[in-house]
Amino acid sequence: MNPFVDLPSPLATVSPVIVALDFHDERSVLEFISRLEPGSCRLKVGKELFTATGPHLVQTLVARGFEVFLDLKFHDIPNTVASACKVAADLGVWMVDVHASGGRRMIEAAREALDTQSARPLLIAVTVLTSMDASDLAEIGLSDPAGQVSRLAALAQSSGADGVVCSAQEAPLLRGERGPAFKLVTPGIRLADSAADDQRRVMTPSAAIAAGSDYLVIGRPITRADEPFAVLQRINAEVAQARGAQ
Ligand SMILES: O=c1ccn([C@@H]2O[C@H](COP(=O)(O)O)[C@@H](O)[C@H]2O)c(=O)[nH]1
Repeated sequence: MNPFVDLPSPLATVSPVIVALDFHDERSVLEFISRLEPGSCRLKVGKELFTATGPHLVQTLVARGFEVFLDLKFHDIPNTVASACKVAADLGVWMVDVHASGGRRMIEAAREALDTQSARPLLIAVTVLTSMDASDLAEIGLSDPAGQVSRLAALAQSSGADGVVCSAQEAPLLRGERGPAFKLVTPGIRLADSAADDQRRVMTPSAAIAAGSDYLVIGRPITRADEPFAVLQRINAEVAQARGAQ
């Protein structure tokens, strides 16, 4: 049972869950998605899968009806990032991302390049990786995660980004500061009984929805589970209930 099918609005039929396809071969991905329907989740292609399989698989996922987040976290000089975003948009993806710390001119160049596309993907800027905590930030000369996330999100919004990647722990702060339309994409989602792995700023799916996340990026708790589709179903039910309670 998928709680996100048979809802009145076409947009409401898609779960806020984005499954991180952190696999290293095409066969595993095709096998995995053969058991999914596009209404039950979106898909994320990151560095591991893209490096292993390239743009062709991204196009296959798009052709099968999935909304795809191409998570390559571009971070380079403005011209290079703008060109990369344009090529990514040509693949038909729904969302692309850049590092907010690449600065205003880089983000603006990415947005300008995407604005030339007929179907523009959402442009999202990564603030502070969810694997980092205050001690990691201290080692690179920065202070508390929330302050840094807040500064980078302000920069991202005023430079033309549609939203940011942050931890759900920062969602209430950013929702207040950046308004209701700014997209909050939150990895570091863990079920109450799952291991945090290398993630540091974590939250459960229902708490993340209650905190104001728009999209929950979830990898290992689903893809490495003994019953991945049962876990996805459980998460979808949990977030549908959390949304209903809002
Ligand atoms: O701050 C960030 C930005 C991106 N990610 C990506 O999300 C998934 C999370 O996977 P899990 O297995 O659920 O930890 C992964 O692809 C990361 O590259 C992130 O975790 N944090």
